[in-house]
Amino acid sequence: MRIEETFIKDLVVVEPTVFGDERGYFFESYSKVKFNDLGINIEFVQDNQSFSKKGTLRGLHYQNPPFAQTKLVRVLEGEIIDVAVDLRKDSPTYGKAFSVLLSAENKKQLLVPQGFAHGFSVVSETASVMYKCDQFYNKAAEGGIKFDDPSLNIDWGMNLEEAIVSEKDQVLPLIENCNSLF
Ligand SMILES: Cc1cn([C@H]2C[C@H](O)[C@@H](COP(=O)(O)OP(=O)(O)O[C@H]3O[C@@H](C)C(=O)[C@@H](O)[C@H]3O)O2)c(=O)[nH]c1=O
Repeated sequence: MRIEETFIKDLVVVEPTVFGDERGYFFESYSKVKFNDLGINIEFVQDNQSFSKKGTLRGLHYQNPPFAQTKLVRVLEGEIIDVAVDLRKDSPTYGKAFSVLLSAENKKQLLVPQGFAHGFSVVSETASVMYKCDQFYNKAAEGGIKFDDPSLNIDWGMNLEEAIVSEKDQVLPLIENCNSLF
């Protein structure tokens, strides 16, 4: 298992060690001990899974403190462009977005810390996405940012006019008007 740093502090890509043989492959998608050895000490309490069709865009979402969530995101089937936006007001990369292709094939995981908004677009025919969270879902603490906020300039890898987006996500505010408390 190894960690790839990104240009945003604390936002890392985790690459598991994959053991292949004639049957297929095996890897540890999460190990508390191995994550601890890499300096990541997180108590995950909820696992989520979603399935989406090509062209779906979910996000950008966060939960405000004291219900903020760290998310460890991976793809079980298909390919997504996974995006995290730094919302930490005292961060030198506040308002910057990082994107990475996560797929069932590359088995990469994005560790999205508390203080970030998260979203993804589906670039394969379908995608099953699973993510661990270190805080429970709390509807009242939910916040979001509009995926096409021009100040974020995110390349979602698709024509946004045709994106499949929930009603809730279509009316999210721009980052400058969002209610984030980080
Ligand atoms: C996120 C969540 C939703 N739900 C319910 C609420 C709603 O009825 C239904 C669908 O919720 P949403 O439309 O918010 O699902 P979705 O748009 O997939 O929301 C998710 O998007 C990605 C990008 C994230 O980062 C997640 O944290 C989460 O916000 O599921 C839960 O019961 N528990 C949860 O943890």
